[in-house]
Amino acid sequence: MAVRRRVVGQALAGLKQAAAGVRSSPSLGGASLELGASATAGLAAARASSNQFPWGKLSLGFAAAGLMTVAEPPSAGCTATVAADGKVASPPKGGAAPASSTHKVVFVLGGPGSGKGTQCARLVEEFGLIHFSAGDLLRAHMKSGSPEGQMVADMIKNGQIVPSHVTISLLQQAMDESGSHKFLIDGFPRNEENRGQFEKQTGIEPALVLFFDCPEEVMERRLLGRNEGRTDDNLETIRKRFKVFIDSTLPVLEHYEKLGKVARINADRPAEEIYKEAPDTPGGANFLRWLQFRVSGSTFECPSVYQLIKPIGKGAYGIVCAAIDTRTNQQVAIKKIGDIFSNPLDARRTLREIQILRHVRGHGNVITLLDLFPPSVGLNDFRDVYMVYEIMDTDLHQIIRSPQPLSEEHTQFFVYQLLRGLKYLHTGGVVHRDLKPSNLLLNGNCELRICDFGLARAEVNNQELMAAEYVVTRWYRAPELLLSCADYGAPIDMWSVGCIFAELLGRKPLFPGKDFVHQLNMICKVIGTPTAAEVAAVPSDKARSYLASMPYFPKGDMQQYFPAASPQAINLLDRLLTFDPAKRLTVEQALAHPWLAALHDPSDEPSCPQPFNSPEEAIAEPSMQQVRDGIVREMMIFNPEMRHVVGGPAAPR
Ligand SMILES: Nc1ncnc2c1ncn2[C@@H]1O[C@H](COP(=O)(O)OP(=O)(O)O)[C@@H](O)[C@H]1O
Ligand SMILES: O=c1ccn([C@@H]2O[C@H](COP(=O)(O)OP(=O)(O)O)[C@@H](O)[C@H]2O)c(=O)[nH]1
Repeated sequence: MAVRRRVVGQALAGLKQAAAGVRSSPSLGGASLELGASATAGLAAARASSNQFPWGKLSLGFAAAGLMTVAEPPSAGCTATVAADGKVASPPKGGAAPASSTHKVVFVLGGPGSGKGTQCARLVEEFGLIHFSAGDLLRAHMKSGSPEGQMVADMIKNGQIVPSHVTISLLQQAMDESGSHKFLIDGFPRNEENRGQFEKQTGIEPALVLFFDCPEEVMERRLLGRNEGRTDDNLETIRKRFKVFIDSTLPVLEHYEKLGKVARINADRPAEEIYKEAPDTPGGANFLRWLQFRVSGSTFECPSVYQLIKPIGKGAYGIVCAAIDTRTNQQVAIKKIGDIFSNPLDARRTLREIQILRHVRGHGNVITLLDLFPPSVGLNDFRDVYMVYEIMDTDLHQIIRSPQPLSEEHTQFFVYQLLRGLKYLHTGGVVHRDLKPSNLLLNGNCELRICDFGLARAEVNNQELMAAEYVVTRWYRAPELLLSCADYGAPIDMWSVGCIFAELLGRKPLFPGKDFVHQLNMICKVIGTPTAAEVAAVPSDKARSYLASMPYFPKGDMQQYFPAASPQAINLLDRLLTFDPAKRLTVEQALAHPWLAALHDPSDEPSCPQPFNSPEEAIAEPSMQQVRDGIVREMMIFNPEMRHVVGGPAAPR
């Protein structure tokens, strides 16, 4: 049946001719929505006219995580800068510099024998950086047999510094030929002149200077034991090299220290120990792990395994960027939730979303949370949270609003997938509570994933709190929620499914109420005033008397509202939009409805194996510290090595 569904998905996509030239995004490499040419063109036009998605061919979507788009030209979008002591450089003049176009350089300095080469070899292995040793380039050059090569050989033998233009042109050539943009340059600049010339000639300022600090006698012992046949590893030259280091190289370090760019590492320890420390040095080798960007005027930080592409969404909480996970080459959407502890509700909402997404991870109709991390300040001091999701192309709200014709098959496929995802949630004891078209993300094969679990809950919960916090879109709210009944459970999601289903059929919201009274009136006009028995079952006195005061509406004929829909579709809709939550179809009943027979396959509609529970949600009023600890715990589940990498001993405080 999974195969059958895939075929249906493909057939749906194939129902329309794909829009040539509009289907794929140039920078995201082929992501597209294959609902068809008219959707493509229509969406593009709609967004162009509303000044959204100004980056042209991406107009198909990328409303990741159900968010609004960033109405900002790409030139003001995403500018890569490097993290050095938490400072973010200002964007280069003249517009966007994509992450990959800016060279990032780390200088590695230290006396001869301090272990620069040894540490660089390991950093390169872990981070995939390109390592150049100025000394190695010079030694290769001296073998060229040219007069300049001979001069270099003589100078090295004497421990002298080779003229800047020779070393810099070797470095420049090596960088150009590498095709890379992130370099570790070891043993350079040797003096202030080297430094000034390099910055002038290449326009590159180092992001960071790693300084391996080691006592002279230790370095001397190491060099004498190095045994690599170097002409300068003899006591006489070693002493000269130390002097050159002190006289000429230390001023370079002083310069960079003033700029806050030096990470000083105690190198008089076993190599293994030094290596472990390097990445934890404040503002230090963290550079190797973190990149900072300016996105829409604020800082966006991520581990350097992610290559940012562009901003794709903006919401009340912050920004979403498309990125590539360079470990997998997978495109992802990274959402920054800024300053989450300034508002207790936001903090709880974030924790809840993370916990639920991790609990239901892996179901094909629920968005996958791939990663979770703090900014480079680490687990002890973070205020922002970054969530990495699989990237999707658009959402159902965008599709419904577009002129794309939607057949009953389309609607079936969307409703089926929504129910399939919802079955997993409900069997895991999770009620979404905020289902609406913009929270249903779609990709190019019409695959649907439920997102935005900020209001989702374990079914059994503190009712008062829920009522107080309930701020979701009114239009999809079940009557029992509107009437503040205590019985909030899975049926509220089923009501929302009915509303979404109707919106797919009618291409507009069925119950776009302006306020509570209007909302209830709209509902009753369509489904009829509740019966006396239904009213009697409403626990709240106030709600009962309000219902009793309402004018009487007979039950309308749903078919009238959706003349093109099949009788079976109407039957399912009727049974979802049922006033009494006890009589409303459950998710499993809805999946078994004849209208979905072509797609239904109980053996491929998994139930969640474990009920969801959250330690924080079990507490009526978790403190901010408890919520923070919960988020730290989740971050460490996604990144177990984090306690070593960021923030030092990162056990929850
Ligand atoms: N932390 C360390 N403890 C002991 N020996 C080391 C350490 N780091 C490097 N060495 C050894 O010292 C010598 C010099 O190290 P190297 O990395 O070549 O120094 P540099 O590149 O700074 O001149 C090498 O033989 C290396 O194996
Ligand atoms: O930018 C550089 C780097 C190296 N050297 C020369 O190359 C020698 C060896 O440098 P390397 O970094 O290979 O070894 P270290 O002296 O740090 O052990 C130095 O003494 C200098 O003579 C130089 O002139 N300019």
